[in-house]
Amino acid sequence: MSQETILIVDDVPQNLQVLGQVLSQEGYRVAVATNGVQALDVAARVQPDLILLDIMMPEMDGFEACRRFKELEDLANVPVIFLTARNSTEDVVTGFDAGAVDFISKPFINVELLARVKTQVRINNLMKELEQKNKELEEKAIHDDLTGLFNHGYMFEQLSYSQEVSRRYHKSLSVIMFDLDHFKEVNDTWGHQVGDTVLQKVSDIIKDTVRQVDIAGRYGGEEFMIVCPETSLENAQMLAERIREGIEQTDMHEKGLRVTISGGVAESHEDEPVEKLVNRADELLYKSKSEGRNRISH
Ligand SMILES: Nc1nc2c(ncn2[C@@H]2O[C@H](COP(=O)(O)OP(=O)(O)OP(=O)(O)O)[C@@H](O)[C@H]2O)c(=O)[nH]1
Repeated sequence: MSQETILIVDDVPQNLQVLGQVLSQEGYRVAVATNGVQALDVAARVQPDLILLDIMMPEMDGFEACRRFKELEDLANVPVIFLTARNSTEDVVTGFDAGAVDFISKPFINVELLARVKTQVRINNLMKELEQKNKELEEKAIHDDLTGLFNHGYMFEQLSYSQEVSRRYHKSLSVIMFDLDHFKEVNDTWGHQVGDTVLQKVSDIIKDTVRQVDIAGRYGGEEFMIVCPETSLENAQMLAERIREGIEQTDMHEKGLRVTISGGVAESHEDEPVEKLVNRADELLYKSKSEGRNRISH
């Protein structure tokens, strides 16, 4: 049995009753309204999967109600079928122009009405599924599978965008680069899977420490980047230090497996290309490595 909700809009109570019964028997949930204004109100509340709309009604006719549905973000994609005795070519064209997907003439034949309703409900469900899948794909395209952080491509995009914004509004912008210390040894000693767990735990610490406006990503294998909008070099250094300390103090797999990170922090200069900013942060990261690791340079 279907569980979709169908909103029927008609100013004649008897029509609502007959149609409601036909649809209920087929397993649809039914909501009703007796004019266009009420229909907008009920639709906003029940979020129907389909609307069966009469044309001639007091206060607001079906054409106008349909146009209004199409202007509302959460109702624009709900299919509207006109159910009406008015079926001149002019009416049909006006109805399709208003955004309807189909017309059913009154008096209607039950099986035909149900077939048309079922078809539109099925198309609507497929559209919703497609939209959801697209959303998931979009999310997947910008995230790193292992850690859930943003991926390299997205980080570069966001860095360029953040730099443009910071330039336009004369705000500071800082970048932090991190790299795990002696991570090859972790993999060699504990195995690649434990290595993966370490990357996940390090990412969790980063996520828990940054502010909502900061953008944190996995830049490469064991390299991470944080873009910090409206953040001075000193504040970004403090954030990097907090993350470094958090990682240093956390058991990564079982007691005894501790790791450290080295980092570099750079603040964006006017008119500096993003590549150069990243290079500066990277050079500072390697300075930290060469000076003994488990430290942040700026
Ligand atoms: N488990 C796991 N390891 C990875 C992943 N990506 C990169 N690595 C490992 O990270 C290690 C990086 O090694 P190196 O570049 O030699 O650096 P390091 O051992 O961390 O030494 P320093 O950076 O000099 O402190 C390599 O062993 C890679 O295999 C991953 O997704 N999972």
